[in-house]
Order: sequence, then C-alpha cells, then structure tokens
Amino acid sequence: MRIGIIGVGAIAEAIVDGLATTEQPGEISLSPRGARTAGALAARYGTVRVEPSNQAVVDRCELVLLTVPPGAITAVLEGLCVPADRVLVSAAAGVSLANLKQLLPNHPQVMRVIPLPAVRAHRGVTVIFPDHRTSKEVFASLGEVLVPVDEDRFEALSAATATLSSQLGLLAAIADWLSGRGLEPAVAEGFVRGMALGLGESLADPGRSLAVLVGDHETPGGINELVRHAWLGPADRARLAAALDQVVARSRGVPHNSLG
Ligand SMILES: NC(=O)C1=CN([C@@H]2O[C@H](COP(=O)(O)OP(=O)(O)OC[C@H]3O[C@@H](n4cnc5c(N)ncnc54)[C@H](OP(=O)(O)O)[C@@H]3O)[C@@H](O)[C@H]2O)C=CC1
Repeated sequence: MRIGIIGVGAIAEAIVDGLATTEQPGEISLSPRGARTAGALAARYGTVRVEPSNQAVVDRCELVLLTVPPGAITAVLEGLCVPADRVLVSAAAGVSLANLKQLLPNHPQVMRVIPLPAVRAHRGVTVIFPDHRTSKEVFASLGEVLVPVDEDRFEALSAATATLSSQLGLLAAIADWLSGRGLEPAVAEGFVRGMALGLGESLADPGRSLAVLVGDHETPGGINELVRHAWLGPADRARLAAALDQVVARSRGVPHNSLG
C-alpha cells in the first residue's frame, strides 16, 4: 500500500523517517508543501517521492495522512476531491471527526491520530480513533498503538501531549538555575539531560507505576520530597488540570473566556 502525506513539516518528517526505516518499507508520496523537508526526505529514501499537488497524493494513495496545521485543514480539504474508497487520517490537533466529515462530501473513511516524534525511532505510542485495522498496522510499525473507546478520551490524550514542551521547559529551567549558581551553561545542560535520560530508563519499565517511581526517587524527608512538595502541591496540580481542561475546551470550540 502506498501511503500519502499532505503537509510535510516536523511530525511528517518523523513519520517518514520511521516508516522508511521499517524492515519492509512501503512507498510514500508527499505533498509539495513543506518543500525543503519533502525534498530532503525524497533524497534520503528511495521509497519516497514528492507529488506535484495535494490532489496527486490523494489520487495515488489509498491511505492519506493529513499533517497540516489545524488552521489549514479547511482550505486543504475544500481544495481536494477525496473519493469514498480512500482512508483519510488526520493528525490535526483539535479538529474533530465531525468537522473533518463535513469537509468530505464523498464520505471516505476518516480517522484521527496523535503521532509523537518518537515514531522516528519506532518508539512512539500513537493514539488512533476510531479503530481501523490498516491505520493501526501502519502505526504499529512505528511503536505502540492505543485506541481509546471514544473521542472524548482521544481529546484528553491529545491534551496530555500538550505538556511535552512544559516537561522540556522544566528541564531548561533547572539548567538555568544551575547556570545561575555558577555552572557553565553547557555543563549545566549536560547534567540535566543526563538526569532526564536516566529517568527515561526507569520509565521504560512497565512493571513500576508512576506513583511507585516517584517513591523510588525519594528518601522520606529527603531533598526530592522537599522539592516535589514545594512546587507540585495540590494548587499546582489544580493549575495543571485547569490548563489541560482548557486545551480540551479549545478543541471543542469553547471560547477561553467562557471557562470557569
Ligand atoms: N509536531 C508534533 O509533534 C505533532 C503535530 N501534530 C499535528 O500535526 C500537524 C502538523 O504539525 P507540525 O508537523 O508540528 O507542523 P509544521 O508547521 O512543522 O508542518 C506543517 C506543514 O504543513 C504544510 N502546509 C501548510 N498548509 C498546507 C497546505 N495547504 N497544503 C499542504 N501542506 C500545507 C506546511 O508547509 P509550508 O512549510 O510550505 O508552509 C508545513 O510543512 C498539526 O496539525 C499538529 O496539530 C500532531 C501530533 C504531534
């Protein structure tokens, strides 16, 4: 099966890197937009080609991934004829199945996915909704696949991915603090990265829950417990939950200022 990708930016590049390095890579057609990345991918992999238009991608491929910015979805789909026998898989955060279907008069099958950059190394956990055998097979070649029971849970998982830059921002803030204490910035950053990579190893063990891992990294009355209580108390968790609720509300089109 030839896979098409419309919108060749950061996440599309990770997906193509992942797909093209599986044991039996299939053919991939890319849209011309995102020209630099698309051209680089076609040069990198013999199985990848750049098509002359978005429509050419749809015409050549049974399964088409939409990885354009959410704000471009309407313009992209209004400019396309997607026949009923195609499978359209949208990665656009916050664009519901209902919204997508409204823009697809020929009623192709429509799926939503949340791919993460780790698909590049075949270590992603990709969320797919609704369940769809072929889409699952594609993303199973890039790591694990999770199929929630409904779109509300899909939106909640999508909101959770909105914490990724905050998690990295926390590491950057710790490195900045170290620099403020006189450490060379490169030394500070290297140390913090090393700590985080160590955590990655702990996280890879599915036998220990997150709550157990928190305990594993704390001595009662010790310094880890001190810092966690100081800045991750109930009020901080409530602020985090409110921000995530806001992400879900935004994806449902609820204006921010109408939130309690
Ligand atoms: N980055 C991530 O980790 C994740 C992203 N997503 C979703 O994936 C989508 C893409 O995100 P990301 O890769 O980060 O964004 P980027 O901005 O890196 O890439 C978006 C690409 O879409 C292209 N594009 C814009 N308009 C059109 C159009 N009309 N036709 C064809 N291509 C178009 C842009 O082309 P040009 O460069 O020419 O403007 C650009 O190459 C978003 O909807 C996002 O919500 C979902 C999960 C994770």
